[in-house]
Amino acid sequence: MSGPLVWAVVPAAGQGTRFGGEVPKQYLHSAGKPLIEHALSALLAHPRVAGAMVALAANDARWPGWTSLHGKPVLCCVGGGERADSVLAALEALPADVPADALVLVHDAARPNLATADLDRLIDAATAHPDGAILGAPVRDTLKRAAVEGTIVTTEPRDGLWRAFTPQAFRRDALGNALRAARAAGVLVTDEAMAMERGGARPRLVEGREDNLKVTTPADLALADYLLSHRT
Ligand SMILES: Nc1ccn([C@@H]2O[C@H](COP(=O)(O)OP(=O)(O)OP(=O)(O)O)[C@@H](O)[C@H]2O)c(=O)n1
Ligand SMILES: C[C@](O)(CO)[C@H](O)COP(=O)(O)O
Repeated sequence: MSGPLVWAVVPAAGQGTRFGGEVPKQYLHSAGKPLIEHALSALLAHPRVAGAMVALAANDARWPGWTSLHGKPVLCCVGGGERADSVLAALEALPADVPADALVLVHDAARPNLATADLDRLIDAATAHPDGAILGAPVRDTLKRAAVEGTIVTTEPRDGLWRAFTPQAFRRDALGNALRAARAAGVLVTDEAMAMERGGARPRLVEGREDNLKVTTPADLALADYLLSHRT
């Protein structure tokens, strides 16, 4: 297997406010395992992925304490107030022997249904493209801009629009520098590509499966239950 060393970074320090309930959603079970375990396993089962760094909430008492999965190291650190802070904390906590040009795959703990074939194509694209790559899918619905009272203000043009998924794959130091620059500028980035774009990068879009869903609400968990128990 040629190409750069590959490590996963998994932001898992969220509280699941939109989901509700007492248990942060990354620890809710689906098809017999917590969402975070599905996400980590999908990453670490891939032969190119060498290990994972997981960003946890400071008071996380539910972390199972894994130190390895699929025979690979699982490390953890304390995340931050925003997802971007957690990603940067994990990047900065990676072992010193993970080189600057290592490929880092940032993947939400709340996305349990990552397909191996998508991961293959993402790693290949990010290895070949210096600005990195992300999984996503073209928008296929008509998009409406809503007024606060829930009426339609206008229809937004959708040509060329994509939904960004994770993993998002970038070289370790380039991503760390981009996230630190966004933080210094007071810009809250909602994904890693946004930070890279700010610095002029044009990451590759890799079309992935639409069932690589992020569990945000209880309805998403019901869909994840079905998908994970009927995986092909
Ligand atoms: N400060 C934060 C916020 C989010 N995340 C992680 O980033 C991923 C995507 O975030 P999201 O779906 O928004 O999760 P929450 O922040 O938990 O959800 P909410 O916004 O509804 O509270 C999740 O795996 C979440 O655990 C994180 O590591 N650190
Ligand atoms: C990173 C992400 O999953 C790409 O779509 C998304 O931006 C996370 O958003 P969230 O509100 O932090 O869940």
